[in-house]
Amino acid sequence: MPPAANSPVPSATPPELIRNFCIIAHIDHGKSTLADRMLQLTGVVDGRDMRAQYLDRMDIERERGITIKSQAVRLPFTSQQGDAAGTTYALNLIDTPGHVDFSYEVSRSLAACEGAVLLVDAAQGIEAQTLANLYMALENDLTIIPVLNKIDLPAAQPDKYAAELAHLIGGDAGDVLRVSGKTGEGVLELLERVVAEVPAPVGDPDAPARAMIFDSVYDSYRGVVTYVRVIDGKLTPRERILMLSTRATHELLEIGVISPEMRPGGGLGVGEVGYLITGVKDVRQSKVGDTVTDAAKPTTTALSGYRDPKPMVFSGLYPVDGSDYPDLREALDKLKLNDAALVYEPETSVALGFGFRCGFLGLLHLEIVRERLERESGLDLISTAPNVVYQVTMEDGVEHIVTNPSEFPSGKIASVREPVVRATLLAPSEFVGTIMELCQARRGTLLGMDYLSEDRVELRYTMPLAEIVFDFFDALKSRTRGYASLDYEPTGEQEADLVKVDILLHGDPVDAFSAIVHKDKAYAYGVAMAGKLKELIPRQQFEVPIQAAIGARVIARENIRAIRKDVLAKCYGGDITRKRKLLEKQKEGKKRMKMVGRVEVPQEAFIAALSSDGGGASS
Ligand SMILES: Nc1nc2c(ncn2[C@@H]2O[C@H](COP(=O)(O)OP(=O)(O)OP(=O)(O)O)[C@@H](O)[C@H]2O)c(=O)[nH]1
Repeated sequence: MPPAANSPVPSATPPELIRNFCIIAHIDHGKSTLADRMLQLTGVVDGRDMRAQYLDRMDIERERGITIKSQAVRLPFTSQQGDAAGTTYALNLIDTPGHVDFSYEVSRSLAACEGAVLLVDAAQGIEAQTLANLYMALENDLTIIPVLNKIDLPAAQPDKYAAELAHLIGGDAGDVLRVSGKTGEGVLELLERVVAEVPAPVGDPDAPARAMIFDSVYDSYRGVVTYVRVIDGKLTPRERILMLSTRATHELLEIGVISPEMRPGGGLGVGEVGYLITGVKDVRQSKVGDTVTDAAKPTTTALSGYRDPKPMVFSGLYPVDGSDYPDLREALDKLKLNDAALVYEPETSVALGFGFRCGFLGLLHLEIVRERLERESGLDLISTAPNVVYQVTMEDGVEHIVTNPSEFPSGKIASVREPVVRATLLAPSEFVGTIMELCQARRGTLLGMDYLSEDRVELRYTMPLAEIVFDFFDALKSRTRGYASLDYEPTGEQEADLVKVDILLHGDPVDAFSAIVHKDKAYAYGVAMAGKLKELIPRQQFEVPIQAAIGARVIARENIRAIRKDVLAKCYGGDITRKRKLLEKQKEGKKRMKMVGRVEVPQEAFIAALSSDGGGASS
């Protein structure tokens, strides 16, 4: 992103002329399209420059149609209505990521706003993320403007869903605005509603400066670009700022607003939203949720809600070709600059060689990281089945935090705790039975059930995160023909009857296949894994038992029968060069073999076994 040479914006817009708002929606309900239309209608981007989804900067975002990083853009808007007619407002549209993995980022973006446009697809109705986002917006005391989108679609049922929305948030169905992000219909009216209904920000202009970081993005030209919302006081260029969580100070090299590119200015005052640049090179030095203040006259009270990102899901990432390991390390180091939530450390695996144990916010985060590593560095990667974090307490009181099943302690265990989530599922009422069955099979406990309208039901469950990580979303979608939607948030931990199942090849454990599973599911896992490896591992010159075991107790067993592979048998006669060639060829084939004890296994067999059940579910 090159620095924009546009004219500087006037320093500090008075708070009464500012409106800070966001659009919250279920995935694919048209948030980005609507935001694009707003950019265009306020003249921030002209029609010619408009490319689809202007706010989604990363290629992957654009291709996958999802928003990963929130951005903030200032829209100048001159009202034509009532008392406000002729007044120009600064509308700050703060884009929020839509997916559950990034819910902490969503919560910080919401905290930077006073109002939210609750956008619902007029052909789909309310979905699980509509609810999750709405609850979060209400927790932040935001003014909600209910809007139905895509009214141009022939399948739209605006009357039905306006009633559903009104029922959900209270109020009258007639107040639900109807727009089309695609045609632009109703969008100017929506901006008028934002001016009229979203409260202007309030803050103390004379207090020590306090600004909240709601996003930070690494830019290869500029270093880290930090997005802030000023609460009190003012931040000005060239002053020294202090980050309260780390106590680090930096010089404020540049501060300004985005409209639609960076426009440096004379500072940001109460209620304003914009960016700042300090020259730091790593997003960890500019953390989402942190409070920025004036180092010379610092505030003593941090803004509430700061939290370090906490990885919830772990997986091993390995290069398919072992010699790519240094490249993988380099690619991870680079990615880390832009992803404060990514953690990793080197690990080695008998089956897969050298790699990294990585921690992610959730499955989608895992997939995005893996895809970016493969795409941006041209690496071929394999990931082990994702697992959650377990707290193991031994009988002697020693505690272990287990992020890798192969490190699950042996010995006398007093208890194992696993993370649980509160899941919200929405579906047409005909699927209630199917969903209940699925959730029960995944150790879910029903918390409650509500009819949003006569044919739409909301079900609330608590469920172990481990069960969701393991292909729950795919199972849900296939059993409800894609009609159910799911959202979940972590709610703590619970004790559970969990055991580690090891897979042994000729008596030696194969680390990449160890799994922590509920006692009732251990047998099924063991049988499935042993069966799968039997198919994939070639016969050896001796019989190889494949066993699944809990500690010393074997719960499943398969055998790979012995063969005597004599490559020379094919050469009748004494052609020595031919014999040599065959022996060479055999040696070549052995290069990609891994030794597990005495057993030779082609790496491809491990990779195939891991790929075919790699949890991989996301919305
Ligand atoms: N017919 C019609 N299609 C729309 C409208 N708005 C969006 N779409 C389409 O709906 C799909 C999803 O739109 P997006 O704007 O990407 O949705 P989003 O909510 O931003 O999606 P995420 O960023 O993934 O959460 C795209 O194929 C759009 O072209 C509309 O008003 N009418």
